[in-house]
Amino acid sequence: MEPQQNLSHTHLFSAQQSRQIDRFAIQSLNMPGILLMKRAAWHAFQTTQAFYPDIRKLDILCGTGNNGGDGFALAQFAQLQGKEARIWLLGDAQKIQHDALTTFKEAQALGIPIQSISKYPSAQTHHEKRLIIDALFGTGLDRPLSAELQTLIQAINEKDLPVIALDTPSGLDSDSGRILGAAIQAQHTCSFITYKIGQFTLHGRDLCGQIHFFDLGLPDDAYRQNLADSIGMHGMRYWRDKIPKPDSTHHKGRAGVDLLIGGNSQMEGALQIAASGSLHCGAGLVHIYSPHSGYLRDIPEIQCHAPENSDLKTLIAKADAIAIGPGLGQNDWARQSLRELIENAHNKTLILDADALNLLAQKDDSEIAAIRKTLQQGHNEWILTPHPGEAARLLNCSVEDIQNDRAHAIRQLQQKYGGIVVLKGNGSLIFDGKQMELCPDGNPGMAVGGMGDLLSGIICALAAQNKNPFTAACLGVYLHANAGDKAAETFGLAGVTPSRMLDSIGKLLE
Ligand SMILES: NC(=O)C1=CN([C@@H]2O[C@H](COP(=O)(O)OP(=O)(O)OC[C@H]3O[C@@H](n4cnc5c(N)ncnc54)[C@H](O)[C@@H]3O)[C@@H](O)[C@H]2O)[C@@H](O)CC1
Ligand SMILES: Nc1ncnc2c1ncn2[C@@H]1O[C@H](COP(=O)(O)OP(=O)(O)O)[C@@H](O)[C@H]1O
Ligand SMILES: [K+]
Repeated sequence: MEPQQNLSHTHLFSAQQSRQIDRFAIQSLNMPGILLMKRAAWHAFQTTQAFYPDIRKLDILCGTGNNGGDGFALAQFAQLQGKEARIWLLGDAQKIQHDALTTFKEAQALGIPIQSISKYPSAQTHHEKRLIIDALFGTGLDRPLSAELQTLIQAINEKDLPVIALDTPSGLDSDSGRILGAAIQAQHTCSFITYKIGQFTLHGRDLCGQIHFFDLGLPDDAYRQNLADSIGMHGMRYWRDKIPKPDSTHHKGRAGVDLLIGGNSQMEGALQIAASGSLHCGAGLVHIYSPHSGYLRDIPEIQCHAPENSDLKTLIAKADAIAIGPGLGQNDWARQSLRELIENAHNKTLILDADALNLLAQKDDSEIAAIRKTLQQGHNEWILTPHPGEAARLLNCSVEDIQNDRAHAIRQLQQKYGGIVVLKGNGSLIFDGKQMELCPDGNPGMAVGGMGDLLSGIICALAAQNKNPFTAACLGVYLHANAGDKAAETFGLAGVTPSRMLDSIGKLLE
């Protein structure tokens, strides 16, 4: 996706930040809360009309908070446009307050039927064409759902009717993408004021369906104060525009020299994929250092070096960026190569992936501190690219701990290891200690061996060509994900392979 470049469209916010932005708009920018609620409801109603114009009957499931308030307001727009709207209320009407109470009373005054949601699962026949509006919980969801509520949500999902969720599907943790017991499965989600982090990570993308964003007319000023801890989602074009285009005087000496280290016994393919990734990203020269480098002769553009007749130090000195890990293994040669790289790199960007990360995970805190110091003294930067399994090893925790709060996990990784961290997986994150970016692109077809090796090669080539390693990491992640999406369009999810992604990378870079 290519979001527009104003702050609300290019950043993700937590539930708490969303509330602060909302409050700032109401209190400091004098935008009445009721106006925002009505705008939210109007946009959501327009969405029902854009996607389900023929459905006349709307079941609007409302909680007693402001998310429910959006639902009560939507019910009015629907009724006034000749639809049959019914409100199903979760909780005690006495608890409804402020703006939500206003829209509740207005809905009552219009004669819209309001019933308790406890009657909903058995309420109507399965044959009726109806649209469900989920206005149970939004950003106010702050604890797991009770067993009773979980049963209710399961019963709603089992109805198999189309659902439009307001702000976020109820039951989805809008900070982490976790399911808090059970969650509404929506076809569309109308996200108001902010894109939420949880909509783009873990279960978020599947539960939200298509996301439609409405800033409700808030200006950039409302977002600026909360930018410090927000997560960027700038889109591929933004990062691509940061790198200079090659002019007519371009030559291979200026296109970056890459060195890729790995390809140990039975894992030669991993290094081959990484090297192909570098080549297709415009690398000037690609060197590989591998104990089994002979197999790469069928890629004539690559210069192959074997330990018995090449000096790693000399190769390191020639390279602009060095990736270590694809097919590296963990034998003595692998350990020795990683050590030599750390000790001999000067002014380089190093990319550590796969077994290089697993070797790093075996170090204790004082060894890690010593490695970081050596790298710093040599003016190097490193980019670590763990998948959740490698991240768990690096932090000595479970994969579940990583996935349950990926933004927190990447902060911990960066704090422990420094440099730039790329936490791969659905909604890959990139963090350098200051800026965090999330790439919403990519697809489950990319869960296939070799995909991470391709990413290492791509980032290595971009880091060799560009001075800014954070830009290289972000652009690399976006290019990789978009090449994956292109392959999925052409070959289907099951047909996505790293080799099939190579041909689209060059075009995506333009
Ligand atoms: N001006 C505003 O404040 C605006 C608010 N908006 C809407 O307001 C929503 C946020 O409203 P609220 O802060 O009232 O929060 P919600 O409406 O999401 O829910 C709050 C209520 O749910 C309860 N709750 C939380 N977790 C629960 C659980 N597991 N089981 C049972 N009850 C639980 C809370 O105690 C609270 O009473 C947004 O998501 C958005 O839809 C929009 O209308 C835009 C404008
Ligand atoms: N479900 C998914 N959605 C989006 N991207 C994915 C998904 N599964 C895998 N990927 C991407 O594919 C790559 C897989 O990397 P990795 O697990 O290291 O693969 P390997 O070790 O086999 O090379 C990562 O960049 C990851 O973000
Ligand atoms: K909702």
